[in-house]
Amino acid sequence: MMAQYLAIKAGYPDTLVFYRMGDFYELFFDDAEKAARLLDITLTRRGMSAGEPVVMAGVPFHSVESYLARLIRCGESVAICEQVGEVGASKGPVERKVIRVVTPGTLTDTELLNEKSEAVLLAVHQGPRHKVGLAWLSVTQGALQLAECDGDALGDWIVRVAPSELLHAADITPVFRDRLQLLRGPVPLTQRPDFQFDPGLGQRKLLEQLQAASLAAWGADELPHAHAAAAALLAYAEHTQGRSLSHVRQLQVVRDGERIELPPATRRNLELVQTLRGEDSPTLFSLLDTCMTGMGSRMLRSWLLEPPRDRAVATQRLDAIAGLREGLWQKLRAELKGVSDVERITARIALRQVRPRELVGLRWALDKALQLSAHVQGLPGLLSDTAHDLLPPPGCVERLAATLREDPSALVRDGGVIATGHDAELDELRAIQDNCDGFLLELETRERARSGIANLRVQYNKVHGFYIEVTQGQLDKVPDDYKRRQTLKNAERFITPELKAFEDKALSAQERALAREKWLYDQLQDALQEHVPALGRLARALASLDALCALAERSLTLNWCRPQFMKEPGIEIAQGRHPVVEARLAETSSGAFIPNDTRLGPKQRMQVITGPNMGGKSTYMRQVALVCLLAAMGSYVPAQACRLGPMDAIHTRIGAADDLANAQSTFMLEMTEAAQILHGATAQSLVLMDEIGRGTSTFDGLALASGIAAHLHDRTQAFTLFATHYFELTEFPARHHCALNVHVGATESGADIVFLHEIQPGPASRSYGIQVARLAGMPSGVVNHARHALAALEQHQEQSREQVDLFAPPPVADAPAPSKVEAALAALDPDALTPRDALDALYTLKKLIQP
Ligand SMILES: Nc1ncnc2c1ncn2[C@@H]1O[C@H](COP(=O)(O)OP(=O)(O)OP(=O)(O)O)[C@@H](O)[C@H]1O
Repeated sequence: MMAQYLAIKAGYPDTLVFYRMGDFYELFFDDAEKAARLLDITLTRRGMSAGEPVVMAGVPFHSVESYLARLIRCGESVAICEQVGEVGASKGPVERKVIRVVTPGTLTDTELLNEKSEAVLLAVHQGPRHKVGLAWLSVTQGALQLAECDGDALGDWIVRVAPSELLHAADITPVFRDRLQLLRGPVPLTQRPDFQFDPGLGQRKLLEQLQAASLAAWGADELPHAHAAAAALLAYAEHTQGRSLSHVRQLQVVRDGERIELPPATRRNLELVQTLRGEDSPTLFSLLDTCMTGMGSRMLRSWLLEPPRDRAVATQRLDAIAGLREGLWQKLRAELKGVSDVERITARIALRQVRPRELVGLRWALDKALQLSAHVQGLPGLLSDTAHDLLPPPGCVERLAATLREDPSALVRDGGVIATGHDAELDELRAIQDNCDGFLLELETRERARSGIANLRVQYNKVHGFYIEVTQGQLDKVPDDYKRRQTLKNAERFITPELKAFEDKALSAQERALAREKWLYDQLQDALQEHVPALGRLARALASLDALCALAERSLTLNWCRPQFMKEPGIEIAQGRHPVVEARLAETSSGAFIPNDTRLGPKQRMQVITGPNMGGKSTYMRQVALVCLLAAMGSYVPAQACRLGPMDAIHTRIGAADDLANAQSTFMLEMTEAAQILHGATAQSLVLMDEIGRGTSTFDGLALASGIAAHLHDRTQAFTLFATHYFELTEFPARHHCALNVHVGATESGADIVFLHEIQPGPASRSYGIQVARLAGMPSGVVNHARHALAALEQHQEQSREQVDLFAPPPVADAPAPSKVEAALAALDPDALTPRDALDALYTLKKLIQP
């Protein structure tokens, strides 16, 4: 047996092997030690192998899911090795095989998956010339996505895709490896053989997967690096599932420029799906997600995180929401309640892992889908497309209903899954078992009469089978044809030829019935395969209907309005609110949220926002970004009215904690993020800059903040909300005509400060820092000290005030023209040079630097 185990383990060196032995999965040697550490299970030592004691640890098979879940959470992968041969069919141990590998990125078990998010597997391929190919997939969703990017952008892509597991080739360069290590965060990296990252193979596999002759229809024909990644991705996904992925029939190429960019800092700062503390709530998503199904929640989440730039999709969703708001949403949500996760069940049908109760759930979901389809029939736009996709594939419900019991056992191997009346042979085998009790009673009566033993009993147990039990005092009456089976303290157990014959028949009937049920269940799974594509469409239709109904419900409950889109650039929001802060205020009864207007356009691109700490600057800036984002995903927005022009990105630079893990100080991180914004933002971007420069000395900070404001205003020309505590910056709009000062209002009441949370025109008159410190409970000695120090500082500043022009452009010498050598180098294209040309070019360059 150990030899068999070692042979299997050799095929899975980096994976924990769960080796089935009876009612346990056993782990051996290093695997056992690791599992004992991670799962807190007992290590034992038994026997010897190669002169060493065999270290082992085991988990009971009936609770394997919970152990798997814990290991997957630790980033481990597990190969499940089952007995596949007949017991006693050959000499030596029963044949065993790894039937599937459970890894963090390829999970399909409902119990192991998060209901509201996908497990995504991402493969990255390091191509030549700094190019990277990406391919990713959620096995349960069945949609493949491809992209290509520059090496520098890889980090952003990884954050965007948010993989649960990342595949890479063994031969990546050390620099690329280091970069992945840095970027991956908590994502497990899995190394795959180099030959699997092959563009030709990838293209063939994709064509096979999509059953198409060309990838042109998806715009995916000229992405060799992504094809290479796809080759490895599909090979790995198939390897883990132990079969091909027949349900993966969708492909999407994701290109820069199609979606509104939401860089990692923006997702974090706006608390879209996670709070700054890493919790799931309260976030924009937790506020939005009132979906009735996990499928709906997952779709809503992807709408939120991947808003398209093209407003057509958002407009379609808004039209649908407007239609649903008329009253239908309530009826539809009542139907959607309790509908099973058809998307995940469909994937499990395709992978032949589906369980009987999931199929019963599918049957009820299909019934519901039919009713939902009737409800949305004839409605305009998106909803009528949904109506068509919601029609269950013909014959599917009938087949499920006819084949399965309404309340089947959890596992096929336990029997009791196939409905009575579906298969005559099964019914017959079951009848033998059912008649068993009757026969035994009848036999008992007969044998009592024959032997004259009044307390004779005919019984059954699992170990000894059927027997006739006679107590000690009656043994002399036992007929001759009774054969002793077992002796107990007070009784003897016997068998007769008649009972033996019955036993053979009954036991074999039970076994045969189980085998027949398994076969019939396999037949059902076969029959369902042809419905997989239609079921996939139906699942998406259910999910999108659920997501639209949730948005309709939110818009009514939270009193949101429909945004309008305009061609001209601009952001016009009347009485906008921050949805999450507003909800929190309502929850804690801490007063009403004060709405604010925002008006940005070609002539007024920047607001310089000043005002006291706690005044509401960050809330105001974030609310503008959230309103823009909600509109872009096709949701109503928290405002009275809203008109938005085109938008390509939302960039945010908002105070962050030190990123110690990446060895960056607060200030370094602040500058890195700001630099990324200055490079990436365009005139169609929304930029939020919150207190830039505060991480260093006042003069450095002020000087940098003024430089950044000038760059955003003059060069980038992005729509910018620039909150600052540097009063000097309130002079900025005087010289920059597309900028204007606004401030959050506050008044003093005695020694206290009252925040109005209202955006008012003009700069703030003072900062109230000391009052806020007092409110925060600072000891009065410190507050007094600070008041005196402030008065002295202000007096000193008055006396030495000297006009410094913060916003004067720097001397021109800043960016020198390229030298001759630089110009000649820039003109070279190394890929187009023959070795001879390269040598000539080298001589020419050398000449250029000679005096
Ligand atoms: N418009 C509003 N209506 C009601 N309450 C608000 C509003 N804006 C902000 N608040 C409340 O004020 C608190 C502080 O707001 P915020 O963090 O935006 O202030 P800030 O001006 O950015 O402060 P700091 O300069 O210290 O970062 C919020 O947590 C919220 O409870």
